[in-house]
Amino acid sequence: MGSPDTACDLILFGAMGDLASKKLFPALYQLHRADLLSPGTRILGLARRDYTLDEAREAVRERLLEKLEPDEVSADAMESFLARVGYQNLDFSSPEGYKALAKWRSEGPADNTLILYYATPPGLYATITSHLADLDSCDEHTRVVVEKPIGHDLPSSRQLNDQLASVFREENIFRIDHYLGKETVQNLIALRFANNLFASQWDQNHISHMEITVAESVGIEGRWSYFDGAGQLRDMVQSHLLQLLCLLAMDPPSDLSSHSIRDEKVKVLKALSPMTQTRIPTHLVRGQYTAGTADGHPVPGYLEEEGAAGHSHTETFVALKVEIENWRWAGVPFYIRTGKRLPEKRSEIIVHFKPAPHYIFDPDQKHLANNKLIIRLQPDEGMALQILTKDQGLSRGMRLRQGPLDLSFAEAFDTDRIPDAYERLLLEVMKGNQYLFVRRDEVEYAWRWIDELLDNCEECGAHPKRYSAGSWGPVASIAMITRDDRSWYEDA
Ligand SMILES: NC(=O)C1=CN([C@@H]2O[C@H](COP(=O)(O)OP(=O)(O)OC[C@H]3O[C@@H](n4cnc5c(N)ncnc54)[C@H](OP(=O)(O)O)[C@@H]3O)[C@@H](O)[C@H]2O)C=CC1
Ligand SMILES: O=C1O[C@H](COP(=O)(O)O)[C@@H](O)[C@H](O)[C@H]1O
Repeated sequence: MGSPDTACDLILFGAMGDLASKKLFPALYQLHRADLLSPGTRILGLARRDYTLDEAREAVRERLLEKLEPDEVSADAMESFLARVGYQNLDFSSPEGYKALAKWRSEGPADNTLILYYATPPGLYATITSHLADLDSCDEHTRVVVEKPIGHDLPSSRQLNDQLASVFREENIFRIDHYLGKETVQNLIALRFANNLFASQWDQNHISHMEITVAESVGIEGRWSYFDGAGQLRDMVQSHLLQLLCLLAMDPPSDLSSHSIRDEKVKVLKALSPMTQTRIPTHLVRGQYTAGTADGHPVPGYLEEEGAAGHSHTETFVALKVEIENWRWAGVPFYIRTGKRLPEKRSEIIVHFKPAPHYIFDPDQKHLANNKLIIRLQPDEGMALQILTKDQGLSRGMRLRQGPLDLSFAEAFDTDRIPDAYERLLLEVMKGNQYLFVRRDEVEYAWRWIDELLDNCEECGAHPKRYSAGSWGPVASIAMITRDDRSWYEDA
């Protein structure tokens, strides 16, 4: 990955929370273990609880041991990693405590790059930013990392972005969309722009439609209070799914710089067909899970989840037919679906190529005659190109058979572990590279499209349709695609 040139002072707001425990500390430990943290890099954890430094380090150790594989833990690496970690208890809403940050800074090398990571409930971002504005050591070089959600809609995201802009420069604001840190998602750029085979076929002349499925088997995992105010459209589509769509649909950037890539993504967001009230009945299906099974065990419905208020029209599943109004994609629908409590965790993209212009084989095999590229984002990362060959054997004549040219990254590249998205993202923040982070205008165009969709949806008055946990969502999502004489890939 290449280590960052300069040492950093990383201040982690919310260091004892779920994200820090499950993702951030494990990612930092892995970077440390791989010698990718500069020797002078220091980490300061901040949270409410009144821990001494030893207690905080012990808490970090316990969380790391829960998360890491036994062969990833060595006493040396663990001790030297924990030696980098400091801790300060602080109530983020009280300006007094922030002086401790300046003190911690003054105890370390003066030229360490300051990185502030907001891993706190989003309601605290504004408070923290306003208190940081008064902090002496926060200057025009200070980087800030902000977790999603960036607002709840366009006005709130603008307000948050304005506030960040009043303290930090846009080139120092790193808005996380952790899907961009996934190796397989970055690979979309390599696949599309390093292989002329695909680059030359990537448009409405050669592609009939695409599918993006991001399925989760988990429910809302104890996050009812957050999720019920968001729903799958805000939680997953506004961010991860639209980012995937942008990477699939954007024009070739002139280079790999963050400006070039983000400029191209913004053009896609601006060209999305608005989800008007006339489109919604045929282009959108929302669902909410009822009791069913997950991994062979009975699980409650959304309305019976821990913390549920008993009544809600929040969607846990969405299927969408998205169209892009430009020359490259005119007439090519992108069918998108994402949901909780689906049968398995699976994220994949299917590119359906158009059939050859003149068909000469058995008429009863015509349905086979289009190539498909299956890009497996997770799990079993890799890709398969479905091609048509002659069926083997003397008795088979010129019968066709579809088979995959299959590339499993783990097998082909002898990869022992695929780095977690947060390892890549933290490393890029330390290097100051923004190409895997979301620019202000991207967030705001994405909200503009989602807001209009949600407003029109409310006008239409349709509530989410029920689906059993462990199924592939409401039957209406199947009807949405079969209406166009197509089917979701696993149903094919
Ligand atoms: N959890 C996840 O998997 C994901 C989370 N995110 C985002 O990351 C952010 C953090 O989420 P998550 O870790 O789940 O949240 P948690 O509620 O688990 O953790 C919040 C952390 O913030 C601290 N905190 C909260 N209020 C205060 C306060 N007033 N003063 C000082 N410390 C405070 C808590 O300290 P203490 O523990 O001492 O109370 C805790 O360490 C959110 O924006 C979320 O949307 C994004 C993607 C995935
Ligand atoms: O951002 C989020 O992502 C997770 C899914 O992430 P993955 O890396 O496990 O695919 C989702 O469960 C969560 O609701 C959402 O906030």
